[in-house]
Amino acid sequence: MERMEGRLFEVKVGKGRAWKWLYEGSMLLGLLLIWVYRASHVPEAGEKGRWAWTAVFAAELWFGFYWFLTLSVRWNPIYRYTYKDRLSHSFEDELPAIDVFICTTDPTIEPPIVVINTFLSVLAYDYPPEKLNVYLSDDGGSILTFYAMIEASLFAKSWIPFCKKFNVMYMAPSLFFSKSSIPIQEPSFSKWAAMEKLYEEMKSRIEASMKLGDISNEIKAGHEGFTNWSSKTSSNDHHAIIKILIDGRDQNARDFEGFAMPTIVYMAREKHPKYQLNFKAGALNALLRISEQISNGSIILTIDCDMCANNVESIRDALCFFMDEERGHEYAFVQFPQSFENLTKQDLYASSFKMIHKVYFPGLDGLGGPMYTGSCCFHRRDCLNGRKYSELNKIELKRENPKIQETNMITLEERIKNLASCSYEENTQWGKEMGLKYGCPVEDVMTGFSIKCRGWKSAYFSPKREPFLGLAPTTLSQALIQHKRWSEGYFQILLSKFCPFLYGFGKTKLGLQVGYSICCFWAINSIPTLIYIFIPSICLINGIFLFPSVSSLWFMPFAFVMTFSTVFSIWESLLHGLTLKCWWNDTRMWLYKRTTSDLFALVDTILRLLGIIDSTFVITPKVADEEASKRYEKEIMEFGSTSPMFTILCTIAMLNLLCLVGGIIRVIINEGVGYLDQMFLQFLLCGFLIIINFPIFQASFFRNDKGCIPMSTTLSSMAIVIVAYFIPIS
Ligand SMILES: O=c1ccn([C@@H]2O[C@H](COP(=O)(O)OP(=O)(O)O[C@H]3O[C@H](CO)[C@@H](O)[C@H](O)[C@H]3O)[C@@H](O)[C@H]2O)c(=O)[nH]1
Ligand SMILES: [Mn+2]
Repeated sequence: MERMEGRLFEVKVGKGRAWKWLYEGSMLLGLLLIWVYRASHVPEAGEKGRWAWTAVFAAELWFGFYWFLTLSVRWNPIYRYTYKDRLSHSFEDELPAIDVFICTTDPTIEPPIVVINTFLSVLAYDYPPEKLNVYLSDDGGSILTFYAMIEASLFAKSWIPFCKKFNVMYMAPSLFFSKSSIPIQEPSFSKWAAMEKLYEEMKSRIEASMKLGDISNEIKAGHEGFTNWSSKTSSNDHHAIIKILIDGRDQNARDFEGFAMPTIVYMAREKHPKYQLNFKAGALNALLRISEQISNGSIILTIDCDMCANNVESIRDALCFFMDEERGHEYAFVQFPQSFENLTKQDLYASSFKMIHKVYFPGLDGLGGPMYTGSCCFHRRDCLNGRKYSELNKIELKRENPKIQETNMITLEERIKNLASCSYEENTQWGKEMGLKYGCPVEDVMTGFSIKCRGWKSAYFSPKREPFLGLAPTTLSQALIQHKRWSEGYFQILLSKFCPFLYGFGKTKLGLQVGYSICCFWAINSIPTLIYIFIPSICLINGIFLFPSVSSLWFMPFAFVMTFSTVFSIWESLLHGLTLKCWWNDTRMWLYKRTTSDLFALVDTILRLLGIIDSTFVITPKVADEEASKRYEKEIMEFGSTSPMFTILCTIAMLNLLCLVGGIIRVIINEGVGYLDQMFLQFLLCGFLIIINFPIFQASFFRNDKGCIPMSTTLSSMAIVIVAYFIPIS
């Protein structure tokens, strides 16, 4: 076919840069003035408040430094556009095979019905089925998940042609039936209704098996794959299970309209209590090996089990980068944004990550490429396998040679089982030079960065229609624990040989190193933030002034920085389609994450380095109990259990309340209005911390549902506050 002139993608530079730099420049000036004020007004030795002054100064120095790091991603945001028509025109016959990797771990917190919705969604991509291969890694080794996959593979035979026929946009059946309205006219009406019935029936069979906790003998007799499970099989002790549920090359594997089917593979790698199997990174590496033997797709899409594909064009979008004749050979991966279907209107737990998608990623892309964030990312197989970039070595995507030798699937399954065994990776480069890197809770980011250090580029592509829809945490503790895992992972990267500045030195641009390092400092941010939250308030009741009085000229830089940074962040949120309330919730979560997740990440990382604790991967649950879900929908913050994180949050709220009341009493009884003038900023800070913590007061004193703050947490934080109050402060 004749090739059309022109590139397959285009890059545009963000607008309005001059204004932004004017703003950032004036912030710098403000910050410098604040530092000058601090340095020139340090209380003399022996004077009241010297220690507090020093601590606050240190915090402000840190904030300035951190703000400076964040400038890197504001430098040059870029936005990408693809030309899929050109791709089809020039390359339709040469499209490469795609292997999709889905990971799941535990059927109770990642219900099989969620997993198969993700699975079914990727089958509905607008892509030749014979070139599409879908692999599920089940780290739970669960017969229930396996059964659901069998059901879903059968259902797919109706679902795929249905999607094509009706141009279905919501590719996951659960989303499709909940979000689209059924056509009123025949014959579409009955076809939809029949499809919905088929889905509901499958769902209830899967849910019945979940309730039972097992599969009936009758069903077991229907598929030989079930013989892999016995009464002794448990999630952390079983042999490797590989089942090719549908072999796409088999002429008899057809959907109900007679079209070819994608290849579908189930894998549960071997588990043994003696082996530490490196969580998701280990699962992906096993998939890399076995898929190479089955379909050997040259492009790999990795997604989590709750991340449904939601845009039929995503594969083609990604290929526009990989197959571009001029630049395509430079790209190792294309990261798409991860959006969520279960967010509340005002995004109570700030899970939309909108600002990260709209600001941080385009910024990183402008610096040389975004990070790989584990899900929703297309990779070149070679790059994941450890290949170095070389200008001379243009990789031909179209040439792929599946390593299949057997025609009998059962012999093939048996032959490749050892690739998914516990001991296979011993004394190999897997997890080091090959595949996803081991030893870090954000294996994805570390792997992505090392790919970049091997000379590759990456792209961030955010199309109009959300490309993926996942499930965000629905309780406060889930959100905080998830953030803690990330914060811990990033901090670990900073302290490891993969530290962006060390590992990237000489291999990537400084701007990109700085851009990547922003998250690596999250854990450290907790300390200055806690200083700023506790010290000014404690000083307020103890009569120690930490800020200039309103009547002083030095007040100006503080007022300027506080006002303008707030106005700017509100403006930016509104610009990207968030509401004012979303911004407020976002600010609260920012505060909560910094004071709990980031702090715990810091402490745990240090303990791990000292060998006191082991690595873990706390999985984010994809289900919540019914009452908690109702509260989530009503945007009522969920506490419900005792946790050291909640104690910290509660203590912050109570302490600030006490300090504000104490401060006001001082104004009224002892000091008069002059105190207000001198303490204005401390009053302001304290007041802000009380208002933003409103949900905590409500959950401690005015709620009695199951999601409120347990009495013991309220009492213990009050006790801490009272002790703090009586500590003599000078
Ligand atoms: O031993 C494990 C642990 C986890 N997983 C899978 O990893 C995925 C991510 O786990 P989840 O608990 O959902 O974590 P999230 O915080 O939502 O995941 C984000 O952060 C992770 C890194 O911390 C990345 O790997 C993910 O892609 C990214 O979406 C899920 O599909 C799990 O089934 C495994 O396969 N094996
Ligand atoms: Mn997840």
